[in-house]
Amino acid sequence: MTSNLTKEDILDILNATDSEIIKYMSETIKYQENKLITYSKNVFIPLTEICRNDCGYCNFKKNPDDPEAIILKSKEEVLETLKEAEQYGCKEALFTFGEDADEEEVVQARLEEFGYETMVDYVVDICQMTLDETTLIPHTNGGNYSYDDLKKLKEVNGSMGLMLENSSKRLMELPAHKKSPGKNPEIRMETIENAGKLKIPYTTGILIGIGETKEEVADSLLAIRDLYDKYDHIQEVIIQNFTPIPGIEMENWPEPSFLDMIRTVIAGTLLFGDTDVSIQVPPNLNNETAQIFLLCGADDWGGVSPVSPDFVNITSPWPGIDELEKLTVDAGFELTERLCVYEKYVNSEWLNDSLIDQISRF
Ligand SMILES: O=c1nc2n(C[C@H](O)[C@H](O)[C@H](O)CO)c3cc(O)ccc3cc-2c(=O)[nH]1
Ligand SMILES: C[C@H]1O[C@@H](n2cnc3c(N)ncnc32)[C@H](O)[C@@H]1O
Ligand code: MET
Ligand code: SF4
Repeated sequence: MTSNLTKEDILDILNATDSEIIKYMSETIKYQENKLITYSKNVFIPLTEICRNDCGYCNFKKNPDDPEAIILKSKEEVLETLKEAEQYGCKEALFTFGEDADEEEVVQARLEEFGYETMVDYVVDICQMTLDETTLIPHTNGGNYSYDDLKKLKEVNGSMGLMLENSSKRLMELPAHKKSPGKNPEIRMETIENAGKLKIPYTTGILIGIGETKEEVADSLLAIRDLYDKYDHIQEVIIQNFTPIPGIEMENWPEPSFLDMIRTVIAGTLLFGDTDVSIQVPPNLNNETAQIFLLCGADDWGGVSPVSPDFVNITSPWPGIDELEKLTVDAGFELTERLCVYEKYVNSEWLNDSLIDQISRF
């Protein structure tokens, strides 16, 4: 199956003005016929804030000599947070953290103290503990992994994810990615492709407003579509707007316009219109304006947490679930909870028996 939208069609949407925008927006309505908007009740656990990359937009990464930095959370600390989250009804344990943190000596030393050699072995055990000791389902988003590492992580995660960010190598010369070898799109696409080969239900997406052109947005969406066509593993595409945070290298970089977000969400919806891939827009980064994206085809709010902040976008608090429900209903839709792994993947083609067993307890 391939989309019947060409790059030119996508560019027309991304360049649309006045009534053309309304026309494209109304075309998305037919993909919202069930009127259901999903979200996942999760807890965000930043296992480490150390990262080998240094993205110009990132407020998450900390330096190893920063006394406030999370070097590596212990199992006990993680379990305590998971147990609290369980009390709040969270179903997803979101492990998001810096890439290849074990290249840094301080992390290596802490790993050794805990009895591990590599970060990936520690993450696998943390996920296994989550499955053994709680009802939550792990979703790991920790940067690039090799095929062999993904193979280990697959066994203990309901789903995994990695933002493509953008498929353009040119951004490796801009503040966004010039100090981030791990944001090389060839490497990112290889990770996403390997996840496909391994049949891992997967979340990816693009970051808007980091210096990319419209053509590069079109190419990125098409690159994700190609990966989906090959492996069928992409469950959702996140369209995330760059949000400046005081202190980051790109603090004075302009935010993407509201209309550019609207055009991109429409383009994503129409490109994936013939599939069951969800289009996710995070509500906390779009306070006041989030509802409009539902009218552009977005059908998922992503992970929302009653217990933890969005550690990546720390200045953007989550709406409460009540508030999220209100704004969803006000726009003419219905809010419904989902798991971190979409229903179509909950079978033995994609998940092992013990994951299926854990998931079926909900
Ligand atoms: O709170 C956040 N959750 C983020 N999530 C969590 C995400 O919304 C959910 O974990 C998935 O939708 C699965 O339920 C990501 C997950 C990925 O796999 C890849 C990227 C992200 C990005 C963020 C993010 O910036 N903030
Ligand atoms: C977890 C994901 O969060 C996104 N990310 C990182 N920093 C920011 C920011 N300032 N604004 C919006 N999104 C951001 C990246 O796309 C990363 O992959
Ligand atoms: C904290 S950012 C999300 C995870 C990883 N560092 C990445 O950028 O892909
Ligand atoms: S966005 Fe991810 S990869 Fe980039 S510096 Fe932050 S933690 Fe590292």
